[in-house]
Amino acid sequence: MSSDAPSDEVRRKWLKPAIGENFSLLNDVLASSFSTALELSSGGTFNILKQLDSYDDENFLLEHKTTMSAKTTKYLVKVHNGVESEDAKIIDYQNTIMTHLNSHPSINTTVPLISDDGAPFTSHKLPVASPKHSPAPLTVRLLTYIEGTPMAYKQVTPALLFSAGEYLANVDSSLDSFSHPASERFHAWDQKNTSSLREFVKYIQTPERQQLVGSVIDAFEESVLPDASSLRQGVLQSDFNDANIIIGASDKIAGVIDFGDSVKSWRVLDCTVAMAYAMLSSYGKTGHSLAASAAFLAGFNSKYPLTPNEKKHLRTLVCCRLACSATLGAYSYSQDPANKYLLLHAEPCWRTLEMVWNQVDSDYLTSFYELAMDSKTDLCLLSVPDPTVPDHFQKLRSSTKRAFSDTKTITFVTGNKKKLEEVQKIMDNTTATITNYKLDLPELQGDPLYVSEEKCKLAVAELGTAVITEDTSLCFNALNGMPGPYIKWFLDKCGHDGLNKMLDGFPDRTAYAQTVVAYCSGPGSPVHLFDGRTKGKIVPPRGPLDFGWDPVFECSEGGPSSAGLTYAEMDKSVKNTVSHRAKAFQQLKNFLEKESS
Ligand SMILES: O=P(O)(O)OP(=O)(O)OP(=O)(O)OC[C@H]1O[C@@H](n2cnc3c(O)ncnc32)[C@H](O)[C@@H]1O
Ligand SMILES: [Mg+2]
Repeated sequence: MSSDAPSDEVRRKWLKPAIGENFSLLNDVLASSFSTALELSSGGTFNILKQLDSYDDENFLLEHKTTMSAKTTKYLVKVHNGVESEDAKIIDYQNTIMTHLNSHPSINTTVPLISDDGAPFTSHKLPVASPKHSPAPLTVRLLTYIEGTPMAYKQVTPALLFSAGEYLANVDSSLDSFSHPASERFHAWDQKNTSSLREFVKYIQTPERQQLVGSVIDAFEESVLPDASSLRQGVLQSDFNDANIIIGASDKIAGVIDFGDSVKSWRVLDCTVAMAYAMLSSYGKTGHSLAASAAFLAGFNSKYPLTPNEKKHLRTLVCCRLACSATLGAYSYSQDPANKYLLLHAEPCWRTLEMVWNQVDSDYLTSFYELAMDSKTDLCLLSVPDPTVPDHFQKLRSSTKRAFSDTKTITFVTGNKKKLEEVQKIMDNTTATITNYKLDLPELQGDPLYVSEEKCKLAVAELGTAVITEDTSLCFNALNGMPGPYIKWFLDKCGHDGLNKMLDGFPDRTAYAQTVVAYCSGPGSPVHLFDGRTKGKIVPPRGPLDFGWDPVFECSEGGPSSAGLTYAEMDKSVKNTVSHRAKAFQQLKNFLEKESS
């Protein structure tokens, strides 16, 4: 690759679709290209419900109704990354693979609907992440939707991972009779190309982690590459992670989605990629990474037995995937440093890689995996905790366990001690027990309701338990609500005087404080929002300086013990009756009481 030609991984960032909330744009695309499939001329209607997660593409959930039936059908709208969109062969490849697999009686996957032009896709000029390259021609597909819940939102057990292993083995057996010219392509996420990770090592944040990835690449080159010719080849799904595995009724695997990374490579890699993701599943994250990967392997090997040389390299290949995810995550962060999500998401991957590579004896792991592949092995025998892992979430997990037995334990996630003190007082005498977990969540951007909801989703995904988060804004009326959710930065950078000066020249110094509380009862459950506001005005600081902007916010609500005083001047117990936070948490209390009655 010449140094001035950007790699596909770089271009994927530029050409990531950026439709976001602009559903009307997507409506136009669908109405103009899929009118027959959506039966629009005979009264069919459709509605885009929401955006779904995706790493490099954009996915949307669509609901469709016909005049003939009262039933609605769900579809997935996939707007492909510009890099894949440039290559019609790749799109054809994905369509063919899905159709091939769907004809297998025990495999279920999404299949494309035909556009008005008679093709299983359409192409439109649409916005992408890099303004310089926007709009770019992007491929849009309308796909059938598999009813169920992604495994990422389920309580994962070794038994579920075992059946996921069996499922992928079926997929791979079926793919053994599949070929397509476009499967022979270079992909940075294909672990056969682990050496190409070297160019991204410089983006890793610490020298220790740079060295760690370097040593995984060295081991790959020294031990795996010389055996390459003996490793069986085939077309892979390549990305069997818990977001792509759909769980249906009675915890059965309902299907597999997303063939965006599919390539022809070494067969064993489909299994080791999935083993790496099993380590990061909700079961793996409870200090059972090795057991999680072993349960998956046991299921896979029971239906698709691995050869001795494939078995020999399991540990290195699993670590190659972890190293690849962590390193390309670090690269993504370097391209988008405001997105602290990327760092937070990569952290469990780094910790797992550090544990498996540095702390677990390789002979121990090899025999552990041998044991798993012994068909007589009981899964309980494999459910051993990871050795010697400092488990940062251990404290919380004991309370999580309580949460499962006592549904009324909720974890308030915040990095702010003062907030916590207030919330503990306000939530005293509640039907629920509130515990705290200190997690510095990223400071997201957007309107307060959005910020709070996203914080909550992030915390639930990380902790897997019932969670409350909140986000607090200070909104100046003269500035149409700014700084709002950005108050933390304004306060940090400008201080109390700066906040006052921002309003100089405006006759109106009124403001309101707003807390949006987000509550979610656990993975897969909806997030409920509660909005509390208190009116006041911005004044030169008065009272103790120990909590945020309290000294510059003069409350104008309540009786003489609050109106006319800054939050800092008030008695804490008074603030906790009139404050924005008190109002939002009171709504939550009412909600929880109703729920429990
Ligand atoms: O971990 P989280 O809960 O996000 O805690 P945080 O301190 O980052 O809090 P926010 O993101 O909600 O940012 C709000 C900013 O406003 C400050 N703040 C929040 N509630 C306040 C209150 O009741 N009175 C004064 N300042 C407050 C807080 O210290 C931050 O600087
Ligand atoms: Mg915050």
